[in-house]
Amino acid sequence: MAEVEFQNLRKQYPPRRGAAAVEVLRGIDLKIKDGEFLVLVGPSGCGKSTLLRLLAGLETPSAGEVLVGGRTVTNLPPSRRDVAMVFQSYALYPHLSVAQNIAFGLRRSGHRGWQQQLRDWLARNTAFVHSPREQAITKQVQHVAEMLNLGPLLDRLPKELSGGQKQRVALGRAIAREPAVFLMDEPLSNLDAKLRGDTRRQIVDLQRSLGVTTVYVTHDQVEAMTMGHRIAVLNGGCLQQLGTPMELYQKPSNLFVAQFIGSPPMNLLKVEVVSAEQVLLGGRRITLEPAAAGLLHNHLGKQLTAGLRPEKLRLAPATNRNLPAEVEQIEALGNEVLVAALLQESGEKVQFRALPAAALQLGQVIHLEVDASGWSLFDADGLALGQVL
Ligand SMILES: Nc1ncnc2c1ncn2[C@@H]1O[C@H](COP(=O)(O)OP(=O)(O)OP(=O)(O)O)[C@@H](O)[C@H]1O
Repeated sequence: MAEVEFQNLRKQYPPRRGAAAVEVLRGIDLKIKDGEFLVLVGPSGCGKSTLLRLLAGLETPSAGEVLVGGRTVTNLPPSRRDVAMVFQSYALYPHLSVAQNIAFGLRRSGHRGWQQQLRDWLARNTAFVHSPREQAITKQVQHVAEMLNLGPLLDRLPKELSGGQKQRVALGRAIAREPAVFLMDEPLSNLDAKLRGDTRRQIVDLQRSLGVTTVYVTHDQVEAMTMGHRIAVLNGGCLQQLGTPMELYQKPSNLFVAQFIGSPPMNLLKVEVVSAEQVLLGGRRITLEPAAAGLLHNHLGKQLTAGLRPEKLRLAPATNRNLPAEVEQIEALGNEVLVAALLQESGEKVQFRALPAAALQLGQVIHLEVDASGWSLFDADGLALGQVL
């Protein structure tokens, strides 16, 4: 187990065919605690995989340092970093059985003299000789197979496995090596929804019980919110925010994070600050909680962007306090419906959840009650003023 640290890490790819050089990572400073499960998220091309590959030793940085367990590994090859990577594509050896795939890293690790290598080869290739090393490997493979329910599949080849089984073998191969750090690059994205959910829970359970520092790249909101102790949000090669899933959900530090975390995303609405307690939203004066006063004070008369999670809006009777809106889209999710509506006053789009029993129709005019607690407020630069508690 180990702490991982990136110090002012930069990665630039050289220019190609007349195009300018691409700076993919622009100075990442990040400390991942020992035993922590860190999820890396961000839009496509923001540099997530590059950061993971720099940690694995598959790329070299243009500047900055990578530390694992307090040791600088920036210039060490992958085999000397004590990390194990699980890829989206599984990357299993097609000609090796499940057991041989799991054992692969164990057999490769360590420096062995020719006599030891000969004993290992004999042990693998004869039914009679079992070196202590080979016995230890067999035991470790069985232990990992038991953990991942792979016992009955140990003799199969990868082509004889389902996607979920292949992914478990890839996980098993990483676990068997008992590395200091697990690196996972979208390991579940080739699985169907049900299997994805099951495997997600299994990875979380394994990580919590093994306590191995894990860096996990994903596009998936549910994985990001449910798997990690903390989430790091990247955009354009820069770290936007690092925090627990709830911190990011409740207190996004800027508009990018506000829109990126949460599904459906946070509603972002223009408001005008009309007093130290009140803002004008969709033509209605809304009194924010007293804690907002300190934040609004410096912005009297100005426009801000208010961030309201979908649960801050709910269907309500037509009164002069509630916001009129026209239903634009309805998505039935079974136990609830996801509704998109346009505020009549400003034309801004909002999303909220309702019960199917509300029987909403497209084009229907509805009224929305706004919960004035727990808003995020962002200035003209898109930075959070602070959370209204
Ligand atoms: N070897 C390379 N040479 C040049 N550019 C590269 C190279 N590898 C990656 N890039 C570029 O670096 C940027 C970041 O790529 P990276 O794979 O890290 O993004 P990502 O956030 O993991 O994206 P995705 O979510 O789509 O996998 C992309 O614009 C990509 O085109």
